[in-house]
Amino acid sequence: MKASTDILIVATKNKGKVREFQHAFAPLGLTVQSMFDYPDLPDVVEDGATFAENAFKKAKAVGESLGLPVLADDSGLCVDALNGRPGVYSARYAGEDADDGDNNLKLLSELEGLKQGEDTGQPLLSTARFVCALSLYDPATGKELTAEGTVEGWITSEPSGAGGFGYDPLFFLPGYDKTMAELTLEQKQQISHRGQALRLLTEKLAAEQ
Ligand SMILES: O=c1nc[nH]c2c1ncn2[C@H]1C[C@H](O)[C@@H](COP(=O)(O)OP(=O)(O)OP(=O)(O)O)O1
Ligand SMILES: [Mg+2]
Repeated sequence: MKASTDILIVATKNKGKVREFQHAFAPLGLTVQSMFDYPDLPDVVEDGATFAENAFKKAKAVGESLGLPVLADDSGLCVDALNGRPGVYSARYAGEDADDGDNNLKLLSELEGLKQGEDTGQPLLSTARFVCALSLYDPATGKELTAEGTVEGWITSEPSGAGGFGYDPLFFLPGYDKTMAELTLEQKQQISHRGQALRLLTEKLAAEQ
């Protein structure tokens, strides 16, 4: 049985995020718990204007409910040809109950609609970036630490790869000649918006000690 100090609670119901946080925190000896371990907590309405606002909302609501420090992640995809959409609406781009497959189809249809039927033969449809805001909130002190990370890439009309989650099969990284879904967990963590935000948050946490 692990002591409770070895547990980190992440306020998420996204299994892909849980996997990435588990991978990131296991070397530190931390076991990650998620909202799947606390199924009775009410959903937090993600109505902030920014990723950072939503991450803070999730961390604070869950942290206060549990009386324990909580980490939250709000993230999404900003596509230049769509003026930054879907942005904070990434999870519900194709509707409230949309899954990753629905959202990916919606993204491709929006981008292909922009080309008005013209076939350029180019699979790369638009530049885009993933953004991740992390918020670590401690209800005992009311203190919050935040960190943001981004990664630049292109939306490809040719989805590829079975790793990752969300929009990863459509997110092409020219420097690697691969989509995000073709990377291992380890590689994704080195490159991704979430990996960058996590490293920044860890630095901020260390500077506080
Ligand atoms: O690394 C990523 N690779 C691919 N797609 C990603 C990534 N990171 C975020 N995304 C997409 C998935 C979802 O459409 C939205 C996150 O929405 P977001 O509200 O932060 O997460 P969520 O609703 O899935 O889970 P929760 O709020 O419980 O943490 O951006
Ligand atoms: Mg969400």
